[in-house]
Amino acid sequence: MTERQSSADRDSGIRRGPAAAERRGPARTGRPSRPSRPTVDLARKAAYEAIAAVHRDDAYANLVLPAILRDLGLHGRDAAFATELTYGTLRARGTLDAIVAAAAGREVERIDPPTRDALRLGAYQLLHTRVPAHAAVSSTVDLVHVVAPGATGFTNAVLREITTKDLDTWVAELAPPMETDPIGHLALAYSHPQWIVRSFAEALGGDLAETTRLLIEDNERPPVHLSVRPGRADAVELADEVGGAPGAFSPYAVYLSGGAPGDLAAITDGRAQVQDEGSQLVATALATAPVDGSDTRWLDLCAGPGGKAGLLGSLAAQRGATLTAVEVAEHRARLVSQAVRGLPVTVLATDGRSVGSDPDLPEATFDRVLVDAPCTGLGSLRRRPESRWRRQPSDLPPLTRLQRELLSAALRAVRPGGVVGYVTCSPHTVETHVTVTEAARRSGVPVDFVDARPLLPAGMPGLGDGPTVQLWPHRHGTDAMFLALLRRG
Ligand SMILES: C[S@@+](CC[C@H](N)C(=O)[O-])C[C@H]1O[C@@H](n2cnc3c(N)ncnc32)[C@H](O)[C@@H]1O
Repeated sequence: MTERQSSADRDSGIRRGPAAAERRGPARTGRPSRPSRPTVDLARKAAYEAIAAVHRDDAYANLVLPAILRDLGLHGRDAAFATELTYGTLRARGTLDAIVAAAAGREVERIDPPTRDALRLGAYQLLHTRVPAHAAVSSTVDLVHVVAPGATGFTNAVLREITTKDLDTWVAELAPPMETDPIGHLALAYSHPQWIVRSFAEALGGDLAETTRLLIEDNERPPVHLSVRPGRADAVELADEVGGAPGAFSPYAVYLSGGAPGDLAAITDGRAQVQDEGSQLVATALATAPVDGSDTRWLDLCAGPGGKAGLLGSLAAQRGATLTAVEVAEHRARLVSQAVRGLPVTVLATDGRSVGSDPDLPEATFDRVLVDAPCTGLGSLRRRPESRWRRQPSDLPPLTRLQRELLSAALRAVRPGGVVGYVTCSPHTVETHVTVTEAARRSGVPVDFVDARPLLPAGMPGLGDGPTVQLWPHRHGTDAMFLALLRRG
């Protein structure tokens, strides 16, 4: 593949990265360029490669894209453009596929994968960006010339058909009517699978206007949230240091406006970590819930990679408590060990369900227990652009079984008068209310719900009727974390 500054780059104001300039051999040597040879600009090449890797290799965009950008020497505005194209195309895939299928006159499954991904990328530029139509079409045809040489005519025809209508017109034409099929309509219009839209609507009490606001928020790129380590840094000072803003709710939160958080001194020297504000709030609520009697032995039963263990460990250090952090996956247990270095935390690479049989996890012992359960992650779709298309309803039964078993283990581990926090990064009611009710009913341990709302910052809106709390991206700017607090009688 050769690279040049495409007309799309000029039209969209994207400048060449230095690596691209270096590769422009013919111009530097004065040799005539070969106009017939297909050329692909680097930002689109990066986006295409990332999208193809996600679909072909089950790669994660947030892991694969930085490596591709590095390989291609892209940074600054080029890297930002490539990132927008990659994340945007992956998020919008549902809507784009419906439009591509209509324009092509065939299901997208019947288009070969390289052409299909290139068409998605081209359609995204046409319908969701200000890249001029001629530039979006010509750059995509150039790309297809390289990745699927026989399909340039087809690509040109499909994209030209797409240019005949704007996004709203396509959606009005292709989505089922809101009046008769609201879930189908919202799914197509806002690019989510129907089963996920249905689960959001149910968790929001059937309020379709609010469901729509949530879907819109899921399609935005969220700011990076940092959490300062209590005792090691202060959120207002860190916000100053990194050019961010203190969080709206968590006393430990800092919102970053851009940049790579991994490069920040505060992260590398252990004063702060990347952590959604919702995670900070639920961990802090567990740490501040009233318990009767002693308060020195804390347990995190699903700790990897160590975000909440890092925050809880810092709070435990300030309060003379210790934390046992359990993680079944060895490599994730190692990440926990790194995250809690210097804190009064013991990491156990074992199954959290072994409470009672593992001598390090005795029954009726711990004052505070966190179950941050493995879940579908439907509450953080905005942070993982491809995950909405990967998750399936069939993921739910094995996950909810595991959630119930882990929560039962937590209820065995907590001592009478102590408190268990059950947390998911999913608002799906089967993973939240159903799991909690079922586990509490079957555990054989007497438990009462603790109202979680007063344990969140005063004045926080939209916390519902209690006793559990469901946070929302569109209400709170956090991931959709769920928290139930249970006190053992
Ligand atoms: C939602 S993540 C926890 C996130 C973590 N608390 C944090 O804040 O960084 C759930 C974790 O539970 C782990 N897990 C799954 N099954 C487990 C089990 N039976 N016992 C212990 N950990 C388990 C998964 O490997 C995963 O790391």
